[in-house]
Amino acid sequence: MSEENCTHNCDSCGENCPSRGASPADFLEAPNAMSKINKVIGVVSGKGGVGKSMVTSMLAVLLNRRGSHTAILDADITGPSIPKAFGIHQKAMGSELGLLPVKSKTGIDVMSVNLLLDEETAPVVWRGPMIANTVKQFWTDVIWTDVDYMFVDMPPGTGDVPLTVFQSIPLDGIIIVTSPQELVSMIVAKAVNMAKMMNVPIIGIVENMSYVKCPDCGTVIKPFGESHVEEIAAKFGLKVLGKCPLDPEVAKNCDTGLVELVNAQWLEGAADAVEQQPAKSK
Ligand SMILES: Nc1ncnc2c1ncn2[C@@H]1O[C@H](COP(=O)(O)OP(=O)(O)OP(=O)(O)O)[C@@H](O)[C@H]1O
Repeated sequence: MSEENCTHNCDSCGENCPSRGASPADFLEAPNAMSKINKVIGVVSGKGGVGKSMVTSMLAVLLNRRGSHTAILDADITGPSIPKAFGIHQKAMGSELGLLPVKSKTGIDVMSVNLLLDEETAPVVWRGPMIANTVKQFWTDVIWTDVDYMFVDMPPGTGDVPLTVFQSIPLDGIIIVTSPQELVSMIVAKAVNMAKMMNVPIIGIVENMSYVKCPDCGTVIKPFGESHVEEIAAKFGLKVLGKCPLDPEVAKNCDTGLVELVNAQWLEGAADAVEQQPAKSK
């Protein structure tokens, strides 16, 4: 079966292809020989626009503030928002040894397709296998130096590209980002099933855009209604790691390249969980 049509589920497929009998670990790619990466955390969401890139950026920022060297591999090839959030506009440089990530203002290493394109606004109209290969190359060809925590901003959804990313990069754990208006139960179920298939531990769930706090009186408003994230997390035996407010300051800073200025104390619990997550031996 062609890689494009592969469901990655040999139980429901009769094809006798090389994938049969292989375990998820068999597809893992080795990082660049000069890379040194301690822990790799994937940040996933069931659909686009729920704040996956914001959560990815904030976790890298919070752990960087705690003194760790953090990095972001932007695997969201068709919607790369990480360079914009950090205000990075220069291009990535490389040598015959590999490609070098670009450093943010506070020293976070970033690699994204937008750091390679001539024109930041050029759309990436590539087919799935090419997108997945680009992500693989961000792992195999980039020299990631002494990284304590790498965050992978995963492509949204549970389709072929995120699956290939799951298979190629040895993730130590994933964080699922949801928002209250999503069909949370179904989306979380899909992410849980994908993580199980790939043998990747789920660190927990972050709910974004949970509430708005009135800047005058402090009243908490729930624009998307009551959250059900606790019930859903309990159903799947997962932890709720944090609830992020819908905050115009966050939007402004993310959209103007100043994500490193956001306070984000609402994600400190998620940052603790990342620190506590055991690293697989690499
Ligand atoms: N808690 C928040 N408060 C205010 N604005 C937010 C918040 N979270 C995210 N946003 C804004 O919502 C938009 C989408 O967020 P983000 O890019 O992080 O989502 P995403 O899930 O990564 O989307 P995609 O998958 O399409 O890249 C951005 O403009 C971001 O600044």
